[in-house]
Amino acid sequence: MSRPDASAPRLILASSSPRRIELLAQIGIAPDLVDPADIDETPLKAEAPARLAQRLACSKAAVVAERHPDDVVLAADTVVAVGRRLLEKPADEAEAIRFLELLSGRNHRVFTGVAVIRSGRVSWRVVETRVSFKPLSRDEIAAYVASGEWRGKAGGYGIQGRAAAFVSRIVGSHPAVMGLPLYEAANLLRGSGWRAEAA
Ligand SMILES: Cc1cn([C@H]2C[C@H](O)[C@@H](COP(=O)(O)OP(=O)(O)OP(=O)(O)O)O2)c(=O)[nH]c1=O
Repeated sequence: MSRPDASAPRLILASSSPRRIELLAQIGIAPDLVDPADIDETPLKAEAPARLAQRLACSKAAVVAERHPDDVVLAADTVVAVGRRLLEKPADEAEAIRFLELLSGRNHRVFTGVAVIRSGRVSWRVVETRVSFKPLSRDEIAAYVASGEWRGKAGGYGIQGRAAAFVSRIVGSHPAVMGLPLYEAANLLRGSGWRAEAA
């Protein structure tokens, strides 16, 4: 796509998540470049989930901003918490089953951090969403895990797919659960001075 103002900063999406590209497209934003950050996502000892989502979103943005100092960098991180437990991306089917058993019939929280860096200035938000799952039978869990939709997703499910049928209630931001709070991302980009028209 040609850019009307070649001097305008480019938008770099610091993410390997296909969902984040789709979500940005939903609000008419196409990053000029996708350059994922490869950082250690291990939580610190006793780190609160909101703080973890913020720290990782800011770290991803910072790592990529070093490579693109003249551009605007957007990054995000999604963390799923059940009680005091953090559910990362399941390593295998057995772990995906364990996660779904934990989520079954109860509420959990999804925290998504989003960070924007422009000219060394970082701005960020963390959005908390409460999600309620209906009780899941063994068969439902087995069928879901067989679908493979759990792969690469925090908590082992994707609200945008078949798992939508498990969600009895959500309070917060649906796109944030999918990986990017669009309202907040748009505001941060606007606040940084980046304009979609320049893309
Ligand atoms: C809970 C949930 C998570 N997810 C996904 C969004 C994220 O891609 C992923 C959480 O992992 P993240 O570490 O936030 O992101 P990522 O590793 O996929 O990409 P990157 O670090 O390069 O930005 O889980 C869904 O797609 N749907 C859901 O309902």
